Amino acid sequence: MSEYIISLAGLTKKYGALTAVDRLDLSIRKGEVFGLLGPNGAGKSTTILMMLGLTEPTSGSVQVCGIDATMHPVEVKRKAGYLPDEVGFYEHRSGLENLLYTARLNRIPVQEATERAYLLLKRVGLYEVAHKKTRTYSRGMRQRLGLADVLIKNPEVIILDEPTLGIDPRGVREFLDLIVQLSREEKITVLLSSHHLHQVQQVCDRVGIFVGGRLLAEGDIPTLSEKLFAGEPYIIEAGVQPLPDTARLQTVLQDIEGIRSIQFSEGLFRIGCQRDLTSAIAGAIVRSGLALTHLQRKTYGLDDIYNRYFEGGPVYEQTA
Ligand SMILES: Nc1ncnc2c1ncn2[C@@H]1O[C@H](COP(=O)(O)OP(=O)(O)OP(=O)(O)O)[C@@H](O)[C@H]1O
Repeated sequence: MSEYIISLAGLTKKYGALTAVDRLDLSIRKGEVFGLLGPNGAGKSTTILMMLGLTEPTSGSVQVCGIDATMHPVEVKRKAGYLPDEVGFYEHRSGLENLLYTARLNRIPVQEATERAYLLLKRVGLYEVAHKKTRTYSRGMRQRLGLADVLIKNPEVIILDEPTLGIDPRGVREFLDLIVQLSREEKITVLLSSHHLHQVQQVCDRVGIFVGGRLLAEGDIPTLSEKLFAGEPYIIEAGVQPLPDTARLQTVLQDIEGIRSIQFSEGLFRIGCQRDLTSAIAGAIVRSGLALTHLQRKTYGLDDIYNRYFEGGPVYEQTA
C-alpha cells in the first residue's frame, strides 16, 4: 500500500448548481493528525461523507486504506471510524453496554469486546461511570464515549467532524490531548474537521484550509506561513511615545531596508519586514528622540493564515 492512507483525486460533489466540493486533491499519511479547517459551508462534511462512502462523488476518486470508498463503503467502514458532531447512543443503556453493542455489530467476540471496552473506558476517563445510563452523561462525556465507540473496532483511521462543539474549554483540551495520545500510541491516522483554528493548531501535524469547496492551501503551520507570508515573514510590534502618526514613523524608519508595511492598531505599530529588523527599528526609534515602550517580534500563527485566506486580503496594510 502507498504511504498515504487517504487519497482524494479530483474529488467533486455538486448539489444541482452548487459545487460543494471542487476538484479536491488531498493525501494524508499513515499516523498523521490532519486538520481540515474551514468556515461553515466550506464542504468539510461533504468531503467526509464521500470518504466514508455515504454520499457519491459527482466525479473524482476517494481511497481510504487502499479501498475505493464509493465502490466499497462497507469495507471502508470496517477500517475507518467516524465521530460526528452529535453522537447518538441508546440512552437507557450504560456506556459499557453501548460499547458492547457496537462491538457485537462489528462481530468482535464478547470476551475480547468486554476487555477492550473497559480499557477504552479507562482511556477516555469514563471507567467510573461505565455502568451509568448514557442519558445521564454530559456533552463532553458523550463525545468521549463516542471516541471509545469509534475505537472499539480497532480502526486504522478515525474521522472526527467538529468533535468539540459544545464542550467546555477544559473538556476540549482533554479531548484533544486524548486524540493526540491515541494517534501516537496506537498509530491511528486522525482527520479532524473543525472551524476552531486554535484547536487545530494545538493538535494537528498538517492542516488543509478549505474555503468554498476548494482546498486553498495545505501543509504544516511553518510551511503554510512561509508560503503565505514569504515577502513579509516578520512582524515587529512597537509601542512608541509620544505617539507619532504612521507617516511620522515611516519617516523615522525610512533608511531601514526591508520594511514592507506599517499598521497601527490597539496602541501598537505593527511593522511587516522581509527579515528580522528588530534591533534596527529599535535603534531608529530611539535615535529619533521617541521612547520605545514595547518591542516584540511576532511570528505568524494559524490565525493569521486563516484570516488572510478567509478575508482574501493581506493581514497587514501595505504602505508601498
Ligand atoms: N444534501 C445537500 N443538498 C444540498 N446542498 C447541500 C447538501 N449538503 C450540503 N450542502 C451544501 O454544500 C455546501 C457544503 O456543505 P458542508 O456541510 O459540506 O460544509 P461544512 O464545511 O461541513 O460546513 P458545516 O460545518 O456548516 O457543516 C453548503 O453550501 C451546503 O449548504
